[in-house]
Parts: sequence; C-alpha cells; structure tokens
Amino acid sequence: MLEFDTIAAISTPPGEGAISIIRVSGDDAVAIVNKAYQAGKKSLEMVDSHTIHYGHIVNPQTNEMIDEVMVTVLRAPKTFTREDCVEINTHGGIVAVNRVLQLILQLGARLAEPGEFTKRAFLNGRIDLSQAEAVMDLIRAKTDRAMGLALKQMDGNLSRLIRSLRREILDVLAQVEVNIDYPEYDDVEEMTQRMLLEKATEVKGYVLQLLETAQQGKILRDGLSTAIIGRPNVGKSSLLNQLIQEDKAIVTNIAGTTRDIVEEYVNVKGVPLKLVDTAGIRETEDIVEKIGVERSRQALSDASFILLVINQAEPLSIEDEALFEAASHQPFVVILNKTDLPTVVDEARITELAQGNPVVKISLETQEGIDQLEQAIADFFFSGAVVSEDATYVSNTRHVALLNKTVAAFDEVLNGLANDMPVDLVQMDMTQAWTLLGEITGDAVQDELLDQLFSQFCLGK
Ligand SMILES: Nc1nc2c(c(=O)[nH]1)N(C=O)[C@@H](CNc1ccc(C(=O)N[C@@H](CCC(=O)O)C(=O)O)cc1)CN2
Ligand SMILES: Nc1nc2c(ncn2[C@@H]2O[C@H](COP(=O)(O)OP(=O)(O)OP(=O)(O)O)[C@@H](O)[C@H]2O)c(=O)[nH]1
Ligand SMILES: [K+]
Ligand SMILES: [Mg+2]
Repeated sequence: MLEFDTIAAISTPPGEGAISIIRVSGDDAVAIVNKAYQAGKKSLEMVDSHTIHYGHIVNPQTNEMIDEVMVTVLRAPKTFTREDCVEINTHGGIVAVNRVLQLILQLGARLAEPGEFTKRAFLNGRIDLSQAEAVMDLIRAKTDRAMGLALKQMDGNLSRLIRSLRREILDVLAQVEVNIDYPEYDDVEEMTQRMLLEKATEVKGYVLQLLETAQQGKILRDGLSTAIIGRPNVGKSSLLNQLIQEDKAIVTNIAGTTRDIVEEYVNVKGVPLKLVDTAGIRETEDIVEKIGVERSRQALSDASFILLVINQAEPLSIEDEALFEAASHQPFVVILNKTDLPTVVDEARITELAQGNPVVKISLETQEGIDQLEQAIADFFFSGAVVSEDATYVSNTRHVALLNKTVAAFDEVLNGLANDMPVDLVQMDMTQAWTLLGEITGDAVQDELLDQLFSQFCLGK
C-alpha cells in the first residue's frame, strides 16, 4: 500500500437536500473524525468496520456543537479507495456540511482534489484507468444506454479485452527472445519472423474490430447530436415535446415562438439522441429572433443528424428548399408534418430534394406516423446492424487515439517484416504496440497524464 495523506471532500452535489455526505479517506481518517465525534463514551476507533453510528460533530476546541450526524466507518482494504474511509452524513443544505468539512480540515485532513478518491482507488490497485474513466462517464451519463456502457466498462469489460491482447503480444515477444537465445533449429530466423507476422496480423485485426465500435460507442455515450430544423411554425417544438413525451418547449401558433436553443436527451427505440429544438429559420428584422436564427444555423452545422420538418399543408417555399441544401451535409430525415390537414406540398419535388434520405409523413396533432418516424431514426443509427447489449465498445476519445496508434505500430511491424528488417527492430515496434495498449488500462502511464485525467472528475469523487 502506498503512503498518502488523509483527504476529505463533500461527495454530494451542492444545494438543498435532506442529507449531505462528507467523505474522508486515508490512514488518519478514523482518528481525525473521532476528534470531532461525540456520542456518550463511544469512540469511532473502537467500532466495527462497515458500521454506521449516530452522534454529534462538536468542535473539540470550543465545544460548539456543529451538526447532528450519522457516521460510517469503513476500514481498509474493503473500501472505495482501499484506504480507511469515514463518511459523515450531515444535514443537507450548504451551511452544515461546509462547517463540518472546515472542522475536519482543521483537525488534520487535506481538501481532496477533483477525482482524488477515484485516483486513489486506481493508485491502490482496486480499479484500472479505464475503469476509473468509466466512473466519470457514469456520473455524466444522460441516457440508460450511456449508463449501461459506463457500468460495463467499470466492471472491467474493456480492461479484460485489452489485457488479453497485451498477453498475446507479450507471449510472442517472449518466444522471440527464446528463439534468439536458444536457436534450436537452423531456420530460427524465418520461424521468428513468421510468428511475429501471424501475431501482429491477428492482434491488429482485434484492435480494428474494437475501433469499429468507436463511432457507435461515442453515440451511445454522448447521444447522437440531432437538430430539429425547419421554417417557423412547421411544428419543430411540437416534435421535440412528442419525442420526449413532455411539454418542455413552448408551442404556439405564432411564428417565431422558439428563440433560444432547447436541448433534451431522449431514447428513441434504443438510440440515445441529444435533441436540439431550434428557432424557425427565416429572414427577420426582430433582433432577438435574428440571434435565434443564427443559433439555429450553428446547431445545424454542429449536429450529426438532422430532422428537417416541413409543413405539408403549405406549398414548398424557397426557404424550405434552402434548408434541404443546408441539411445535405449530414444524414437527415424529412418530416412532412400536419397530415391531418389537406396535402398541398409537391411530394415529387420533396422526394427529389431528399436525395434518398427517408421521408416520413406525420401529424403531431393526431400522432399519426410517429412510430414510422422513430423507426426511421433507429434504422439510420443501426443501419441494418444489430447492436448487441453485451458487446464491448470503445467510447472514449483517449482510448480511440491509443488504438489508432497501436494499429500504426502493428503496421510498422508488418512493413518491417515485409522489408526484411532485422528482428530486433521489428521487436521494438511490437513492444510499442504493447505499451500503447497498456496506456488504456493505465499499466503504462505518466503522472502528468494521470493528473490531467483525474482533474476532469467532480470534486468529492
Ligand atoms: N455512501 C456511499 N455510497 C456510494 C459510494 C460511496 O463511496 N459511499 N460509491 C462510490 O463510488 C458508490 C459505490 N461504489 C463502491 C465501489 C466499491 C466499494 C468497495 O468498498 N469496494 C471494495 C469492497 C467491496 C466488498 O465489500 O465486497 C473492493 O472492491 O475491494 C465501495 C463503494 C455509490 N454509492
Ligand atoms: N394541424 C396541425 N397543427 C400542428 C401540428 N403540429 C404542430 N401544429 C401546430 O402548429 C403550430 C406551431 O407549432 P410549433 O411546434 O410551435 O412550431 P415551431 O416550428 O416550433 O415554431 P417556431 O418555434 O415558431 O419556429 C402550433 O399551433 C401547433 O399546435 C400538426 O401535426 N397538425
Ligand atoms: K410557433
Ligand atoms: Mg418552436
């Protein structure tokens, strides 16, 4: 076990709640909290591990009572950090919890840095780096799918796969050493080269397969960024409300109702969408609406997927046609809304403008066609492929970058072999692939990177 000082932080979000938790971790956690804990003759130093105790937090210097609390004592190693941990459950709000924290800091603990508890769990060997990163993903997850993905990674799903690939590489590297040191056969050079070729090809194949999951993995994690665009009053906000099943965006019959971007996460037939409702796009002199229209254009170019809404009860306008052009840089679905009203729009022209992208007719008034729309969205995402619930995904940009570098290292190995390079040079590239994969799990990372990664965490985590 490494030597660390004792850290403390508030682990619950700021704001009004019934209870807040202060977490303390380190060798002196129990002793420090015990100095402030009062409950008759009871001492936290004497209680069993993983038990919770009622009492008061009292400033030992002034005897001032600060809060009535419940205190959990968790002794190493079966704790989140693998260190002695104490959790103080104070009253909610911000005053009580902050006063208790200040006292704990006065009594010898240091304020934890963001992510420092998780960092200790990593440094003390309870979890690896990709699992630690998954903890952060879990906290930030906004859909069930994103959460499922994070939980699996936390469970070590990706780590196990990476470890097995590294073991394969290490095995072949060891075998190469043996061949060099104890050449049993005359053709040892050729055998060694063949072994390296086979293994590099095989493991590179696995890494490429993993990389193929990255795009979907990223969408599962962050949501498919989807902009709802269209002229004013075509029903964009009504569509957002329909998809999220909630009256979140304001709907009126006044053109130019939506001024600001409205964002919502929603799960459509298993596809997590980050939906953005925008201001109707038109030329306008209204200053506020003008800014809204600017934001709509920005949202349009930021999105990976477009829902282009047209009012089919009106003739197609020049503005509608321009929107097809604007949307054409991303995949889009054309939505002909208001089918409860007579059709006026030129459908042949729409088909032409859609250029093979799906066209779906709906009425947000009568709910007609909603299911077909949701199906069209899901079809786009899955594009025929079935996404397995228990597949291993890469969803983290850092991991994707490392996997790409690993592929490049394998290419070096393969090039070297094709060009009859000396085996020890090829060995170096093979070792490089092994090191790069190790950076995903944190088996080979520098302090600087660790500091940067963990500082992205929330305080108290
Ligand atoms: N009060 C409280 N609730 C919490 C946490 C916490 O730290 N405190 N967690 C913080 O994220 C999460 C739970 N995660 C945890 C993960 C591992 C261990 C832990 O003690 N692991 C040990 C022993 C497990 C066992 O008893 O079998 C281990 O893995 O060695 C604890 C919490 C969510 N809820
Ligand atoms: N008849 C009919 N009316 C609809 C339908 N969908 C929406 N509407 C109505 O059309 C009007 C405009 O709807 P919104 O959802 O506010 O349209 P929008 O595109 O968000 O409008 P802006 O934010 O102003 O650009 C409202 O009065 C809705 O009730 C539909 O399918 N049929
Ligand atoms: K409107
Ligand atoms: Mg609107």
